[in-house]
Amino acid sequence: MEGKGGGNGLNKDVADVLYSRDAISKRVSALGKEIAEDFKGKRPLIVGILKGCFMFFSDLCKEIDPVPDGCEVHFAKARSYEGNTCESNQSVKLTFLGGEDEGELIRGRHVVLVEDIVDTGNTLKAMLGALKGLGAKSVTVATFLDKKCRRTVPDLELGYVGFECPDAFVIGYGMDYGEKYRTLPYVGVLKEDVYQTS
Ligand SMILES: O=P(O)(O)OC[C@H]1O[C@H](OP(=O)(O)OP(=O)(O)O)[C@H](O)[C@@H]1O
Ligand code: HPA
Ligand SMILES: [Mg+2]
Repeated sequence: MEGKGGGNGLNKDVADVLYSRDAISKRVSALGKEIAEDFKGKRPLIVGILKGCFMFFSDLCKEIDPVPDGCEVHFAKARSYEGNTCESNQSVKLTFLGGEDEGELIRGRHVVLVEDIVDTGNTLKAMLGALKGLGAKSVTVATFLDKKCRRTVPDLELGYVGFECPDAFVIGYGMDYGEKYRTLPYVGVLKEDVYQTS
């Protein structure tokens, strides 16, 4: 049975679907083409912040083709919403993955930093600081969702935004609550009783 989100039925913990599979696909495709055009001839390094970015990152990269051999990709892991929580704990734990020399990899590069959601901005601030410290030539943020109504970090510049997100805890398309719901192919609002009772 096709659910409202275009997946296999609507998850019981989802109050409402914000962005369907189809709407996501169209928007991400447009964003990727925009990035490809803007970075023509520049060989950007695409850096994803795991885990949340994994679906957006993959869909986006397929649309970015500014160089004939495709883009170079890299990943970092950030974690600030640990366990069953809807609140950022502010101290962001950041690790670059892959085992390469990060300075060597990032120094002098145009970086496109890919996030699933910018909420308070704590994660992005930590990541931008790290990339700047490693000598990136430029860092341009591409986020699937911008929950700007919850921002506590001022003056964050977001180069590419999929959708502006309302003030609600959202799940799916990479985003979790207590490690659940990440693989839902749509973005939904989590029912309040799920996080009020856990
Ligand atoms: O703007 P902020 O308030 O910092 O919130 C945004 C960050 O929070 C989530 O990651 P989380 O720390 O939950 O880790 P995850 O990606 O593994 O889910 C999300 O994927 C963003 O990276
Ligand atoms: O609304 C959200 N959903 C999932 N993860 C998040 N991390 C920050 N905000 C959110
Ligand atoms: Mg994340």
